Amino acid sequence: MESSPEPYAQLGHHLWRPYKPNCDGADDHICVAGFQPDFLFRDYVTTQINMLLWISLISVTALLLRKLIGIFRLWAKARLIPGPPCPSSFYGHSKLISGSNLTDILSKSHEEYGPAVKLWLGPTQLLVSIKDPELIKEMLLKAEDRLPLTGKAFHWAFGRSSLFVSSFNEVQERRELLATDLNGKMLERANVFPTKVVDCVMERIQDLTVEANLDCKTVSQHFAFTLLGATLFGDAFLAWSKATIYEDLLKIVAKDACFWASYIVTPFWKQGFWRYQYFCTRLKSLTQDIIQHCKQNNKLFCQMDHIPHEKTRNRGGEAALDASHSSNTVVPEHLLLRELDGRHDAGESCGTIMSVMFHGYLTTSGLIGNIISRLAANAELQQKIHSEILVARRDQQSVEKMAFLLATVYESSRILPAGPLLQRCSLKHDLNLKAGVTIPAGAILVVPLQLVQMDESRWGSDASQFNPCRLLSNAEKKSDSVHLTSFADKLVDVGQDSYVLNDPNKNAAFLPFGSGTRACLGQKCAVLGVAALFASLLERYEIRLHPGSENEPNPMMNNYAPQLLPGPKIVFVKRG
Ligand code: HEM
Repeated sequence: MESSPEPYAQLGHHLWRPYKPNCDGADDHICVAGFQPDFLFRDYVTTQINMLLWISLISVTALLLRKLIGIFRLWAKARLIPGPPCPSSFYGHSKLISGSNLTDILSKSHEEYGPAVKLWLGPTQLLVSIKDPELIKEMLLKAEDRLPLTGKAFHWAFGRSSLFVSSFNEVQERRELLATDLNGKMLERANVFPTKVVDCVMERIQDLTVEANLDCKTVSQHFAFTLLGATLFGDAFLAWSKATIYEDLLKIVAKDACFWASYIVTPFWKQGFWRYQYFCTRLKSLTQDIIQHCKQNNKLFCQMDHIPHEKTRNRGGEAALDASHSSNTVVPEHLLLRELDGRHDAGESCGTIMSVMFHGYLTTSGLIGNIISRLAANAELQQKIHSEILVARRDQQSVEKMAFLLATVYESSRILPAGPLLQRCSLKHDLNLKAGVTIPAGAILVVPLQLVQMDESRWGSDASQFNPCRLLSNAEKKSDSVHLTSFADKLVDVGQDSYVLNDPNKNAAFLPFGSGTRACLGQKCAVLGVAALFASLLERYEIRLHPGSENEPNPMMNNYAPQLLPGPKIVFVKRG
């Protein structure tokens, strides 16, 4: 009787045959050539896939567990920091914050809960605000990284090589290089160029005045842009035909940078984003243009041919400093060319320059705008500074000797900080501060600048008033601070004696330029440059409020985008 075919033969799938270890005869070739290896292979693949699935399951579970432990840790540690109770456990305080001014909320919280307070921005996002100046100094020294959001805004606008990225390790070397530049050649220029800057801007302003009245914001933006450009790029910048387009592009990018950076993933699908990218690309190509322009026009750059490139690249700031001490080597004195020299991708190398232009433009225009409006509203102060300038010119002294003018610059930066908050993130490690406060890893740290810089316990009962005299003391009796009487009295008082400037940086509550590891590198350059600019301007012009503008508010920084709000209308009257 014929034996019935095996089920696998009927199916025609020899792969389904069971393994026969002792098979012989006709079946042999099946065992060896097809059946056994196929089965083994399939079995092997199944086992491998199962293994992979198990591994991924275990990894994902471990990852989730780690996250969960991290969140519990954050909650446990955050419990020790005081703060207002959460209105919602899911949204935390974020809804409350989005509806009103963060500084106001922090002000109330600090009043009630002390110098360090916490706010939950969601179940996993903790914000810690610090108001005590000593704690702030310590925190800003220890926490090195800036918030990723700011870094992202700069990254998307100017590329990877921006100086304002989150990680300190990534920018440490470039910070050192820039510091060498800013304290060397550029500081000299900040003292020398302002007369030309004033001429250049006044010429432009005269054209603009024909069309419209000038507000503080427009004027200060022109001054800041021209001052910064001349300081970074030298004479060539003042004659550069594309400067106006460059300034317009900077304004557009400033307006949109934070908005686009707030997207978690790059918003490729948004038309506006591509327009924004187009402006950033144009800004980059114009930056390359001005660099080329500088190279051709400025003798300064001839020296760069002799730079020991590798040495400079590998050792960064150290090499720059060493070179400056060696008589045989030429100092690589300009950041711009060092940037172009050190990298192969010239487009990317513009990042540092653009980010410095961008940051310097926004911050310096805020400062200049505030000074202009204060001077326009205060004829006595202006007169006092004018007299000081005349004396300094007669005695051939630099702006560093103009105590009254410098006090005005510093006091303006105290009253109107460039932004409402300094921010850091402690990222991977807990931050233990001396006062016994522990800030858990992953928390966002902020310093509410307006609260610290207008704290009456640090600045006196007139802390919210503009009063440059608070930074002056009698030259003979150094300890006798001027800020004991009213501002008008002080001006009369100051007129009779000679006064010196007390370094505001010695007050821990003076933070317009930040502090610690990521402090502003441009402070000295900006303060001296702006002071020199006003010395040239006030020597030749008087600043007045436009009739009818007396009650318009002083310029303010927009809290939602890094921008200055218009401020009062002003006129410049040429001195006889
Ligand atoms: C009135 C003018 C300026 C103000 C008020 C200002 C303010 C600031 C502030 C608040 C910070 C952050 C500090 C911190 O987080 O601790 C900063 C950082 C910085 N500023 Fe300025 N700045 C001004 C002008 C300039 C200029 C003119 C330059 C360069 C030419 C410059 C270069 C920098 C750099 C390189 C950083 C540090 C970036 C980093 O490491 O994250 N600043 N500035």
